[in-house]
Amino acid sequence: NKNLPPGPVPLPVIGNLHLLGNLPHRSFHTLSQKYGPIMSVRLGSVQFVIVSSPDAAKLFFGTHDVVFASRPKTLAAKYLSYDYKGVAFAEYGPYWRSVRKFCTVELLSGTKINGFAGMRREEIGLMVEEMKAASKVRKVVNLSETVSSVIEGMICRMLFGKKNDDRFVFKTLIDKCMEAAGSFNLADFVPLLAPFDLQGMTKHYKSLIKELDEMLEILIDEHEKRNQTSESLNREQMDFIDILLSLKQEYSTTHDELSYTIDRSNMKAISLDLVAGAIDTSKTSIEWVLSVLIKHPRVMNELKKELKAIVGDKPIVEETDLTKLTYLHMVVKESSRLYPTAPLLVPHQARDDIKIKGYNIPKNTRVLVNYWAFGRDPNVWSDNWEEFLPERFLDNETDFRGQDFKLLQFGIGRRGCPGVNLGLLNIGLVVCNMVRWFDWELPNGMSPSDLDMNEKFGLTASRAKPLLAIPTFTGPK
Ligand code: HEM
Repeated sequence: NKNLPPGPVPLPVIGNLHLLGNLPHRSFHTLSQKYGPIMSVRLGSVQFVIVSSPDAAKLFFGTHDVVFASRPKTLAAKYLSYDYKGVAFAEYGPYWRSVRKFCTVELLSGTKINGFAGMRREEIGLMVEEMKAASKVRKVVNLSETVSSVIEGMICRMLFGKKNDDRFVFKTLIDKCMEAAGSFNLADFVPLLAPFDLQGMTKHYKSLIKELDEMLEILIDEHEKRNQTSESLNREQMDFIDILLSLKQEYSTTHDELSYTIDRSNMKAISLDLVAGAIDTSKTSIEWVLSVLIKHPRVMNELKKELKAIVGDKPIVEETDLTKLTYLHMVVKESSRLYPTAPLLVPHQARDDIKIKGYNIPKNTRVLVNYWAFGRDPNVWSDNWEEFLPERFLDNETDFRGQDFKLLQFGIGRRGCPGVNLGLLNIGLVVCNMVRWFDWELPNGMSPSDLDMNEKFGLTASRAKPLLAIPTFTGPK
């Protein structure tokens, strides 16, 4: 392993595990300022490379994307994805390719997403009514919780054909899964210790998946029973679970490989990945955008002005309005720069030995992209990087799908997020409808500048403390 990228000297057995701290993305950022944007870190017996700048990311995921397109087999991924049978943690290869294609075609294509516009309008309407009611009695709203429920309702309706009820509430469990999947489990890095489960993580994964499995079983059972008793559904009437089930019953030429291999555990793994991939990421992104708006009244006013000019007096901001809202897009980008939803994205793994910038990156090296560090690099964003300034994106080509690798909110390359369009739609819809007809005030007379902006660590980094605020309805009575 000569000529690895530079990095801190590893200790025997634990390597650099002692340097991680509670917020590893922050620790890696500090270390990368000493060792550079391509840094070697050893956790137990496992070799990591931490990529901390857009230029470095371009080398890994632009030039050599196919080499880094696999995922490491961690214990969290094993238990929480039914032995890597979902999309997000599946090894790069034919199975992953066919599942990803299936999700894209059957759930995440433009046509599929548009087909659910009416449902989203209904859910957003309910959210607005709830906020109006809170405004009447000056109730303190837990915005983190509210946003999570709205997103959960919309995703469940897309996947399962109905809203969650008392028998299946995903959001709290998914939140815990994201925390568990992001955490650094000693058993992954010091295999000798794995049987002792010193941190109790394996026990934790098993208990989470048990609860989730019970809910998924109920949902699949219900679909099977309905399909047995009622007339066969046409394609337009099918929800995502119906389509998964139909793969077993009739051979599909569009998804031929899956038709042969899919069983019940694959169905549960794929559905769970989509629920998890959608709920916590969308909720966390929206929570941060609302936080920055409340913390920066100037920016909030600019967005309100834009909404007034473009949306006018309509009671609800519509999906068709979103593309015209240029300031909104700048706010979402700026929020992602300073408060990334997934600070280390999802881990990648090298499928082969490769040389990058003269350094050896051995096969099976795990690669973490420290997107959190990107937004704090003065060479990329100039010396005012600490300032929350959406206007920095004026006349600027940089966007989430851009080739400059500066905004990696949705990841990159072959393993980049397949739900980017739905994610951005969710963010725009919820944020705009929370802002168009509501003013927001922090509880107990707290001034906006005092709003705590600390994050907690997980695969997604949500607010450490929930966002609480009081709405005042300002719309037509
Ligand atoms: C604002 C919302 C969202 C954010 C911020 C987000 C972010 C991400 C990120 C950072 C990755 C990892 C990319 C990488 O490894 O380079 C990812 C992957 C993924 N996302 Fe999203 N996502 C969002 C919404 C969604 C939605 C709505 C869905 C589906 C319903 C989804 C499904 C997935 C899946 C299945 C993967 C794994 C892809 C693979 O490994 O091939 N995401 N997302």
